[in-house]
Amino acid sequence: MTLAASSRTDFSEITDNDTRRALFRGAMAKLGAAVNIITTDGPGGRTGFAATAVCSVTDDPPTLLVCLNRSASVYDAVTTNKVLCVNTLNAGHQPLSHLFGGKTPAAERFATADWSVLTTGAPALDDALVSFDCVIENTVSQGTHDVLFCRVVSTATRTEGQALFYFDRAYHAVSG
Ligand SMILES: NC(=O)C1=CN([C@@H]2O[C@H](COP(=O)(O)OP(=O)(O)OC[C@H]3O[C@@H](n4cnc5c(N)ncnc54)[C@H](O)[C@@H]3O)[C@@H](O)[C@H]2O)C=CC1
Ligand SMILES: Cc1cc2nc3c(=O)[nH]c(=O)nc-3n(C[C@H](O)[C@H](O)[C@H](O)COP(=O)(O)O)c2cc1C
Repeated sequence: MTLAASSRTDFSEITDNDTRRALFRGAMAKLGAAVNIITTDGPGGRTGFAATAVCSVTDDPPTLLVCLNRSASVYDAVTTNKVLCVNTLNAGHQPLSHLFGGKTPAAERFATADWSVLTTGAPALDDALVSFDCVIENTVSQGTHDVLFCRVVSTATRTEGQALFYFDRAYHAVSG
């Protein structure tokens, strides 16, 4: 079987950082992912950000990882609070993703939705498909990002419905 038109890139031949980053991002745009709002609260304050770089690590102990850019405005709050809640968005949440993914002040990000608290105090989005309330147990720095290993201390599965998927630099609704 032959694949449709494709292009190959050998990263070892690319010496310019900006070019390499752009090529990597172009490739990553083909790796679709669920969209999540990651929230935190505590001594570092309440805030949150949109994230696709989230995945399951192990079920014993229940652990997921979140990749957080160290230059993000939320970085100090997340690392000070050491807790976060991963709220997986439904298809109607695209405006919320835009709010949490942009330059909007933290207080305004929370204004248009309803939030509860599960165990850690991090805000759980009331109509998320699922919320994972977590304690950050380990952190590994790689390049511009911190990989946060998060132990899940409670979950809330609230609704059925379509997922919000990010693929090819655009949002898509995905049915179960
Ligand atoms: N992992 C991350 O930090 C991500 C950050 N973003 C942010 O949202 C903005 C809009 O994203 P797109 O419209 O998809 O355009 P884009 O062309 O900047 O990104 C394409 C894809 O590359 C990956 N990516 C983007 N920035 C990255 C980063 N700094 N580190 C690792 N992977 C990254 C993501 O998979 C993204 O979907 C980006 O400029 C970026 O700042 C978006 C997705 C993931
Ligand atoms: C669809 C989408 C996915 C994103 N995924 C991530 C991610 O996984 N990790 C990350 O650090 N930033 C991610 N971002 C960017 C953050 O949401 C953004 O940098 C964050 O809101 C901080 O912005 P600020 O510095 O203006 O507060 C994503 C943005 C969008 C729109």
